[in-house]
Amino acid sequence: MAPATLDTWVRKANTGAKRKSENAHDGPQQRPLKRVDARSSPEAREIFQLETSTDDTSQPATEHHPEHTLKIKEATGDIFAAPPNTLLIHACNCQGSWSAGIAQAFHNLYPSAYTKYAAHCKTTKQKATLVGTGLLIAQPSSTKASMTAVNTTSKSTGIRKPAGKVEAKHFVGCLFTSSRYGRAKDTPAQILDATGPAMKDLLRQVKEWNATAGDEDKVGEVRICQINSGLFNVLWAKTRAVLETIDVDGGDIQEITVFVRDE
Ligand SMILES: Nc1ncnc2c1ncn2[C@@H]1O[C@H](COP(=O)(O)OP(=O)(O)OC[C@H]2O[C@H](OP(=O)(O)O)[C@H](O)[C@@H]2O)[C@@H](O)[C@H]1O
Repeated sequence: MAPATLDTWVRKANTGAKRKSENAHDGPQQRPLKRVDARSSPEAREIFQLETSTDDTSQPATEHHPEHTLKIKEATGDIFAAPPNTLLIHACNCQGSWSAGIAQAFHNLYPSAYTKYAAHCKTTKQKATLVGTGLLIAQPSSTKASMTAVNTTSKSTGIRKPAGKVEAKHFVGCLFTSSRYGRAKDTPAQILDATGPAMKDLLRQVKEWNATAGDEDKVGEVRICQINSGLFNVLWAKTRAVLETIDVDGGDIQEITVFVRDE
């Protein structure tokens, strides 16, 4: 029998995965089987090493191994009870809708940010081109009052409202991880594929913003909810794994904090 090569091994594995996925009567919530990566198992890795090994040790490595990847800390509590200049990140659809889940809370607390997000979606004719991008929204320039404004939750309705008409001086970060929402949302695999590029794009915008902003207007701490894990129906552990591979070498933001609600 001819020895297995990496190519034949991967082809066989992927054909099997495709067949399995075609036969399965996947419900709408089931994730499509992931295609096999050339180095995803000990067997494939061994073949890969054999095929790529060379006597010429002077060859430079072609893969980029970032020295620093994004760190994720965890906290429990209210993501919105944040100091001024905090960047609050959530996942968005590309249709201009913040009408459910944490997006609705963003809508209530930061109506001017919602207007900018909706305008951004509206002016982009091909909504799908937004997938995998980010949008940094800076709150209107602060006054002393808005710097100290604390957002409150109504005891009777549970709906969060900004203190008075003043929006807290927070940045809002949108990650466009799915083109649509509801039943038409993208698959978990597509959402995960879009998450890394969207976060990178947002971090690039933060760097650009900070380069010209005065000290009192720079992005401070960065908070994120367990994006994609609610209405978008993707396991948080998978999203987290994607975020943790992001290269932050040379970036302004090295770490973010994921906030989980205190039930
Ligand atoms: N008030 C609140 N305070 C604190 N944490 C809250 C919260 N409400 C929910 N969470 C948590 O926040 C995480 C993300 O859960 P979400 O379901 O929100 O978002 P997602 O990222 O899966 O999906 C995005 C789509 O949801 C929206 O809906 P619409 O399109 O408007 O219909 C968007 O616009 C997108 O399209 C989960 O850990 C929830 O426990």
